[in-house]
Amino acid sequence: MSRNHNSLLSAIVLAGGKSSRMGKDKALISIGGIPLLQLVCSVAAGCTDHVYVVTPWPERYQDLILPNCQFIRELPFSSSSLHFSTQGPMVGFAQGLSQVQTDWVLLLACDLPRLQVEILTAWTTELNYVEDEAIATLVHHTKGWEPLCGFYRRRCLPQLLEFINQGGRSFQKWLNQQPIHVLSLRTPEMLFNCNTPEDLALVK
Ligand SMILES: Nc1nc2c(ncn2[C@@H]2O[C@H](COP(=O)(O)OP(=O)(O)OP(=O)(O)O)[C@@H](O)[C@H]2O)c(=O)[nH]1
Ligand SMILES: [Mg+2]
Repeated sequence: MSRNHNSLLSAIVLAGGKSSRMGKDKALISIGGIPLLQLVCSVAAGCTDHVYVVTPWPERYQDLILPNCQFIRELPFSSSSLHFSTQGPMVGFAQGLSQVQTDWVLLLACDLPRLQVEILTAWTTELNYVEDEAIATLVHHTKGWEPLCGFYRRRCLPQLLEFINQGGRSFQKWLNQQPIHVLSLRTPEMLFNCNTPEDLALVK
């Protein structure tokens, strides 16, 4: 089992949310002098050479230092959503997933300031042992699955698109219909999600 994880794994970082609770684009907020999106992308780049940032507005991030990261410009999903509004993380993920070439994808939100690359890379070494039927390997907590810091098999794309085409936008609802491998996490603070100015004050 000495498969090279780089050929097995890509990463998708989502940076297309409205940041309405924060009041300004979370991806560009600096923590310790480093914009959040840059921080998350550097963690992703520690796990794989193939990092994609899915966003409707790549030009907004062109001055960030994102070595080896490629932008995927998110497009309106259907004629009914042609007005300029974001479509939610699930649609962004589906568009990113349709571009990747590897069996597994690490999906990350851009608002996770406490990610630990050591934990993510340890998880990547477990991917070879995940049961075939599982479409994802994720942490489970009291509120349900943690969809935006975990691994998905590329082959889940058809099921994901079917769910979206039927109007589904909830990761929890989709994941509850699927076989998922549970990841254990001894340091749940790694998943701290920075959504509001109050959250930000806790990290700074
Ligand atoms: N590409 C893409 N990413 C999205 C979209 N909506 C949310 N995200 C990302 O998904 C992650 C989680 O987003 P949330 O924190 O739930 O929401 P948000 O829209 O950014 O912020 P709120 O408006 O405060 O809910 C973040 O990395 C967002 O940038 C979208 O439509 N497209
Ligand atoms: Mg969030």
